[in-house]
Amino acid sequence: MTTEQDPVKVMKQQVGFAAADRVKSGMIVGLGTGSTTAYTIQALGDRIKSGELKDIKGVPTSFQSEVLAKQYGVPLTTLDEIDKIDVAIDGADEVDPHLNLIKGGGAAHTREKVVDYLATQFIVVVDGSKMVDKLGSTFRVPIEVIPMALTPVMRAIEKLGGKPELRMGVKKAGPVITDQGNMVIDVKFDDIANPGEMEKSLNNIPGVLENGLFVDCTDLVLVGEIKDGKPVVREISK
Ligand SMILES: O=C(CO)[C@H](O)[C@H](O)COP(=O)(O)O
Repeated sequence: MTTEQDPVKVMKQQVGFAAADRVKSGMIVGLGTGSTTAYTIQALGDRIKSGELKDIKGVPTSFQSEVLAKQYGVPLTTLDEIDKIDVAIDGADEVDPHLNLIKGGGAAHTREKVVDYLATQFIVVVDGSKMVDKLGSTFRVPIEVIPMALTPVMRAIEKLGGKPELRMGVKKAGPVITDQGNMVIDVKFDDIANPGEMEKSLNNIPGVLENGLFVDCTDLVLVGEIKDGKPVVREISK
């Protein structure tokens, strides 16, 4: 690693590429969303172009991953055309010691959950900063909400002890709109004592489409770290 390189970018690239190496010819692959899995999609395209990887098909988890797959030449399929996903590779915003996750920093957690939960093997790729002792310590829980239900959903979340905030666009006036045409509320909880229970309670609120707590679904986490100035990949499995 040279001194000019951004260490977080280097770690993301390292794990993104390492995950792509685990894909074998003939596999159906869930293509995650975000800056880390962008490297995975790029590497899959490179392996296809070199002839090393044959007959793979990707299932995108967002408009972003679909565009990247097309750009890098990764053939795509849909859930209507397949009956299994061999491996899904996706990023995360937080990973706890039980390999439970918070996802949805890119507002794609609904489609990500559909694809990642269907996969025979779910691999998570993160840089070291995403590892936490407890979910919710650095990142809020994203919740996709049908627009007409925004106010009652926010009130119901407050009753569960959360502090909800509507996610606003950065380079867009107004709220972030998901690939499904919905809005996202980011919720700060002081203590997520039981992520599994919280995941269910949030999804029980009428108007909530999906929340970003991913519980008991991860098979393997690849963590990018810098050791003695060099990028390394640490593997954590259940
Ligand atoms: O959940 C996600 C998108 O909804 C991303 O996977 C998560 O935000 C991590 O992104 P990045 O790899 O850019 O850090």
